[in-house]
Amino acid sequence: MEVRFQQSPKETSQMNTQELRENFLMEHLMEEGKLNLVYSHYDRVIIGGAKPLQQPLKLETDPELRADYFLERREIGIINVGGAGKVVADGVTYDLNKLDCVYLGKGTKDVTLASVHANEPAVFYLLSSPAHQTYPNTKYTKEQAMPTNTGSHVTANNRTIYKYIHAEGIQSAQLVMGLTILEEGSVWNTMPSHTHTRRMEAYFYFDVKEDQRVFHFMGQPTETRHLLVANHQAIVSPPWSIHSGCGTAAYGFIWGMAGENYTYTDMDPAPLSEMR
Ligand SMILES: O=C[C@H](O)[C@@H](O)CC(=O)C(=O)O
Ligand SMILES: [Zn+2]
Repeated sequence: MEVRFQQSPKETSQMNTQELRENFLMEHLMEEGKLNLVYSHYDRVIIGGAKPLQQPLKLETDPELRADYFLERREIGIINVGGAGKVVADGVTYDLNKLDCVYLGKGTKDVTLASVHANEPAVFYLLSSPAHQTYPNTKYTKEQAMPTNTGSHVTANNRTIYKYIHAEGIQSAQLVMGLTILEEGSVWNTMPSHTHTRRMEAYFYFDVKEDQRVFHFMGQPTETRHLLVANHQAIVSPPWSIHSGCGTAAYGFIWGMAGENYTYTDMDPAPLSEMR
């Protein structure tokens, strides 16, 4: 498991492109037949990717956690953005088709992830945060995730937001998770931008076509930087940073947060007129 510490706004403002990418971008989260984890010290979230082929992949504990099993003191959300998949948690099987989500609470001992067809593998994105209370293991389809249309074609940000794990959806100790799908011809996400110093955020871009990219914007609202992001790459967004992207074509992304609260609407707007 890779461990990443925090960066201050000041040191971030002095980074070059390569340094920004090493600290904030996860380029190789998804590898065939592997389960990869990155431990971020922003709210101690663990960001993961799993692409099982013939063999199921087990969510193992890591020496860094000093825990007998991965979810001993944690909770996790898992969303599939690939072919049909299965998550087995303590003997219970959750069938996860594309854009289905399963939440597993603290105390779940045995977790395996599998693809139904190795030639059309599941692509599981994982986000885990510390938990001090157990909430029930729960699956949601995207239809259960309160699909809400927002934005407009005029501003090229017409998109549908699906909320799975949050105060009014699947209950959790602190994890918040959902995803956003852009309409054909719309390219901007989370514009106008915002920050929420109560929570960190992680983004995972998917359905970005091979020859397309997303320009992801980060930094304090008055000190913005960008990262070039390809399909199945993830971004960690510090609590003080905006997180907003513009694609060269439509795409989708999973967002997730952890921290002080789990109120989805708690955002501090960063008006365009004040951004630099
Ligand atoms: O705090 C909330 C997150 O930044 C995302 O939910 C925003 C988003 O998906 C969007 O506007 O497209
Ligand atoms: Zn946000």
